[in-house]
Amino acid sequence: MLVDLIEDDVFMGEALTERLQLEGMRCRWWRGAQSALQAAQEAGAPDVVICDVRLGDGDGTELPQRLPAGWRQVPWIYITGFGSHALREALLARGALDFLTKPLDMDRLLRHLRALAGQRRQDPATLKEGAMPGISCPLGVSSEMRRIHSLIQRLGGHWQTVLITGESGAGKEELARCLHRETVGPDRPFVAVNTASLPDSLVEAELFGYERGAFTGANRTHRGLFEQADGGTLFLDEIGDMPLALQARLLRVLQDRRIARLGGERELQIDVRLIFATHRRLHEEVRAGRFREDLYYRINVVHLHVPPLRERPEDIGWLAQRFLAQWNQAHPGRPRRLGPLTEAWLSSQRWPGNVRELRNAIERACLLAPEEELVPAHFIDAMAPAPETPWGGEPPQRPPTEPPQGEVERLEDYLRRQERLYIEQMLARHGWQIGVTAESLGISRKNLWERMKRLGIQ
Ligand SMILES: Nc1ncnc2c1ncn2[C@@H]1O[C@H](COP(=O)(O)OP(=O)(O)OP(=O)(O)O)[C@@H](O)[C@H]1O
Repeated sequence: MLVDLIEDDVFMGEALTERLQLEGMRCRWWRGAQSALQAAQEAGAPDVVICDVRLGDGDGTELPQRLPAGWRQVPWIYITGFGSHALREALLARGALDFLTKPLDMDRLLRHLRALAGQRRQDPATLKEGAMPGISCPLGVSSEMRRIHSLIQRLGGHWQTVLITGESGAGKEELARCLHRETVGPDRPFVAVNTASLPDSLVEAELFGYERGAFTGANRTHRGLFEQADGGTLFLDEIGDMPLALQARLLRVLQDRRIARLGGERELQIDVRLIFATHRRLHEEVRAGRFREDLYYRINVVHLHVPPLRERPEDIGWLAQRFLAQWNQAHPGRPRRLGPLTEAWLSSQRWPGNVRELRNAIERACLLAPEEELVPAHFIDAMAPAPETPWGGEPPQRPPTEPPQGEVERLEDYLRRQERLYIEQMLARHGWQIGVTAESLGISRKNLWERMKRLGIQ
């Protein structure tokens, strides 16, 4: 991966070059606009350019138009100490991959670079079909998803119970369907139920079924979900939220593989594979007394964890192209395209709502974009704030409620820290939309921008 850095600040240039080299990238550092232009005439194009906006001898935003044709497809990331919202929007609309203000968010920059590096390693033809050469994985192209898929293949038909964990929207049900399809068979029943979405009074009747007259309103015999899944798979979602009484009943089913309908005397033998899913950390639920320990051990025989999307950025472009292809198929008159720059930009985002959020964002962008080509600007307004997550995401920080112990902070520093924290929380709550956030804080947009700049909020 070859990175060209155009930066006139010596400290920044040295630090960035060193860091990128430590990350295993090759870095050419041009110290101004003129030297970059001259080098471009002589040297080949890099894989990505990182460019300061204000250079001592020129305007970084004008450089892309002045470079040779071979450089036109190169992704361009701007960094600046003097960012304005309008400039950011203008550069993104012109196709820049990102616009980062100093002090630099190194993680974000590296996420872009890694996503680009990952993209270079992928074969674009196979990427569109959703598979790597020789490794057909319907779940993604990342090593994590391929590892999970190869585990499924090793399980074959020899499993009875599987536990799938992962953040909401990460693809637990998608994985369950794949497991069923590939090991039980696509022609066998797959029945999915979200136990948390059913009222407590109904959940047993839905799962186990009931005989006519079992309770008021039971006018006919009803086959429950266990029976409907007989010969196939029952997917029980949100198992961590299941009432304790139902957990006890489930444990008995797991042991005996028999069920009885409510109001029924006969026990029915069932042949059902069970997949349990939860976004909670079940061992913590056990510790808190909300989940039965015996059931936990019983269902935790094979455990598959779906990592959040931000931990497998290679999948983002692949999934995005997949959703786009589905959209184009459903709307033949309005084809949409996703260029490599936008794909790389999507790959650098955190996607707190995971694959579900990505899918919604693609569909929304397809609907709203006036042009064929989707660009980052079509996605920005729809990005959701990060939710609290038990899987090591980034829960919003809360202001401390205890008086500080030990060293005492200067009041000015404390207030600055709290102000920053509060503004960040409000920005996150409103999806980083400046206008709405400013209104909710009772200040003008300009005032909010000034505060964000002063506090170093990007
Ligand atoms: N590997 C994938 N390929 C294609 N689509 C996917 C993939 N993973 C997830 N999706 C899509 O993303 C959306 C969310 O996935 P899914 O319902 O499987 O997530 P989940 O983890 O079960 O979410 P929840 O915990 O909220 O029920 C669905 O529309 C699903 O089809």
